[in-house]
Amino acid sequence: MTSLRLTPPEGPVRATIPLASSKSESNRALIINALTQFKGEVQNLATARDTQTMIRLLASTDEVADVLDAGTTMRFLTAYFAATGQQKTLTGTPRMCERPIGLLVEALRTLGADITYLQKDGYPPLRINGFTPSGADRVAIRGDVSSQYISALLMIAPTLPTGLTIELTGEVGSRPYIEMTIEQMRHFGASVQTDWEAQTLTVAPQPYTPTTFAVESDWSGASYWYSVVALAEEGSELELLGLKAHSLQGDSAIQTIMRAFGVESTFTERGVRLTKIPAQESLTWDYTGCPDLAQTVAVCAAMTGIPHTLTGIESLKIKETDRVLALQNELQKLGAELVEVEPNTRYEVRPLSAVPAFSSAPSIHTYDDHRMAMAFAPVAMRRAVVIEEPGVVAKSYPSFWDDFRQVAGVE
Ligand SMILES: O=C(O)C1=C[C@@H](OP(=O)(O)O)[C@@H](O)[C@H](O)C1
Ligand SMILES: C=C(OP(=O)(O)O)C(=O)O
Repeated sequence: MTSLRLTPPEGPVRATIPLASSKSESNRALIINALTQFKGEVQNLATARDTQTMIRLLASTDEVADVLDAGTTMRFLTAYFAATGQQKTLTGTPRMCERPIGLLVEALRTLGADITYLQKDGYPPLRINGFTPSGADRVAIRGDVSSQYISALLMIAPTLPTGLTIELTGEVGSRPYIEMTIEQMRHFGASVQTDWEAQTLTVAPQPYTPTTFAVESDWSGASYWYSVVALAEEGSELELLGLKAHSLQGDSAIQTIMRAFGVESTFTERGVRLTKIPAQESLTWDYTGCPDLAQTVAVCAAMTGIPHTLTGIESLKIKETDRVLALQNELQKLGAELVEVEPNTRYEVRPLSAVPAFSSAPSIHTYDDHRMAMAFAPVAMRRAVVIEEPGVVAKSYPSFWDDFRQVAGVE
């Protein structure tokens, strides 16, 4: 499947979308459950490739663990294999080997892990050669590169002889993901104290208690359906299954963001119903806590013409691709641009002053990034669009195109 042509529906859309389970919650639950010697149970695990890879690697006795392009799998397993004293080589796709891991490795070394780099300092592939507790009960780590390092350290902390205090330095990005980790740890009986003002997290040395954890549907995946409703005709309505009003996922912020684009959320017994309401005139949003929503909303802003200012998107440059650059390239095909109005801090989605002649259906390059494919799919509510390499969605939402067939033509 090298590309898919998506075509607009005739009239309003009405559908029930099963959604995918959260890979973030799944991958945390799997690591924590592994630290109970697999005595608990994780229900509703994600079908996401990132989660299936985690399941496979946790069960494997091979020395080489290939995480493919899964960031959480790489970061969480590095800490898990180190803390459980395993001899492993961790590697991934060429892009994974460009995504930094040095801050996590440094912290793990402070705690007693023997880890060496096999190619470039600070980046996968890595060799983990075991763990001799150093006696350190405190580490300091920058909070502004990836929260996944902090989640990885937190999850192994209850198994350390002295527990662990983590001091976060500088700005803290993706904080809701750290809070998700802490909530899931507490669910499995861990004692975690947070002082967000002092940016200090303290975990007691206390084994996890095996229990059952049920994974919620994925709010990041839900965001594409919000964009579908924002761009669909009056009278359109979708029900998204398996979402909860009290979510552990920071990407549930999409409910607030999308009110600006004319989408109302109402919780039902089985999820959330999306209906259309009048849109607002503009939106400024700080994505520091929900970086995975930025692409969805940038495309929606480009298509609705609602002026949108984005801040807090620096971390997008070190994800599956440089997402800022990818958006800048591809939004142009929709007659819009993503302008850096203040270096590295503030961006605006604006209509292009000179709109190029459109092809009948712009062809969107997806850069090995599932979120590029899914963020641009809702364009099909308004005009035909081609999505290149649509199989990329498998990373987080393998059934995305099956669900999308309910709202648009998919060929
Ligand atoms: O912990 C997690 O599950 C994630 C944290 C975020 O990454 P960063 O902490 O690197 O921003 C997010 O972008 C990623 O999709 C999933
Ligand atoms: C950034 C993402 O994932 P990861 O960092 O886990 O590869 C994502 O799913 O958008």
